[in-house]
Amino acid sequence: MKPAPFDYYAPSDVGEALSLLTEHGDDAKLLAGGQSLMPMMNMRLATPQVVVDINRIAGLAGIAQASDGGLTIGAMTRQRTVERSGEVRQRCPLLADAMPWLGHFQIRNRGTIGGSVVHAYPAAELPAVMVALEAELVLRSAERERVVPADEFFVTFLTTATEPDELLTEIRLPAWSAAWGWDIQEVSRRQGDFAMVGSVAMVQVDDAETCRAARLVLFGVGESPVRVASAEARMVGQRLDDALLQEVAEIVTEALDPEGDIHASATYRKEVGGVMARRTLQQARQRAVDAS
Ligand SMILES: Cc1cc2nc3c(=O)[nH]c(=O)nc-3n(C[C@H](O)[C@H](O)[C@H](O)COP(=O)(O)OP(=O)(O)OC[C@H]3O[C@@H](n4cnc5c(N)ncnc54)[C@H](O)[C@@H]3O)c2cc1C
Repeated sequence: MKPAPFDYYAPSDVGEALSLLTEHGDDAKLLAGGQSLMPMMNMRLATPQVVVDINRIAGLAGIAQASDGGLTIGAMTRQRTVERSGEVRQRCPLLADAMPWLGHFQIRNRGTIGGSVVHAYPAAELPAVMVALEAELVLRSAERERVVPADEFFVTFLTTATEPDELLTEIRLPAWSAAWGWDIQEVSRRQGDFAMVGSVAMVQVDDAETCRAARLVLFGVGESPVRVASAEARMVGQRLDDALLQEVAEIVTEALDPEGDIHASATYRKEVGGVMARRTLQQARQRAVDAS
């Protein structure tokens, strides 16, 4: 299919793009990598009257170290650039490990980190990673700039806190502690497909393998990333042995309330969610032990 007719603008600076968003509101859509927007327009699941192409705006892409030791990543940074960045590998290895899971490299060559985050597909990896990292999203409109924590940013299916007149300019990742062990894994039908179920785990342990901090976020099992606070609370202060991780897997299975669809039933997603949580926690524990 072909998209419905639309007006196309290619502003050369952020101010011009924001004026267009202010003028056209809900009728406008920003075009970043186009890897989600264009298929949706072709299928007429999205019918914007105005498309604002932000690819020609300088300054929206780039990866830089922040003054607090964290990372600032421009919204228009291509997914492949993030994947290949030595800075990201060194300062946020979880994000580096997440990138190859996003579709195929052809998609990642065009797709942007900001587009993936704002698109907020429930089975996408980056929203879950942003929640696990406790990232901050910087939104700009013609009137103001605001910073939204990741756990408030992802609202529901394909919906974020981004208003129609706002543009995501950058993502701020807090400084990474070398004490973190981490992992991300998912189950999909074929390599590059969206996840049926996925898990992101981060843990810190002391010398006796007692858990000092834990974060666990599942994706593909709800309308947006699911951080399982009850599982995190069960781990902190306890020795992270296999028996405890099996108990945590059961807590996760119990906590999840996914929908079934043509890819996987709700029961499958609940069961496999627990298994994926356990596997990612085991790998994260190993890395944390190696680091301690
Ligand atoms: C075959 C295929 C397989 C894929 N598999 C995966 C996968 O396994 N995992 C995965 O995570 N993704 C997958 N994707 C999606 C891919 O990662 C997209 O690149 C991503 O979802 C959107 O990024 P984009 O830059 O292409 O955004 P676009 O498609 O251009 O935009 C997506 C949405 O975000 C909005 N938007 C974009 N940038 C901004 C901004 N800076 N500020 C405000 N709003 C903005 C747009 O208006 C639009 O609504 C797949 C895509 C395809 C075609």
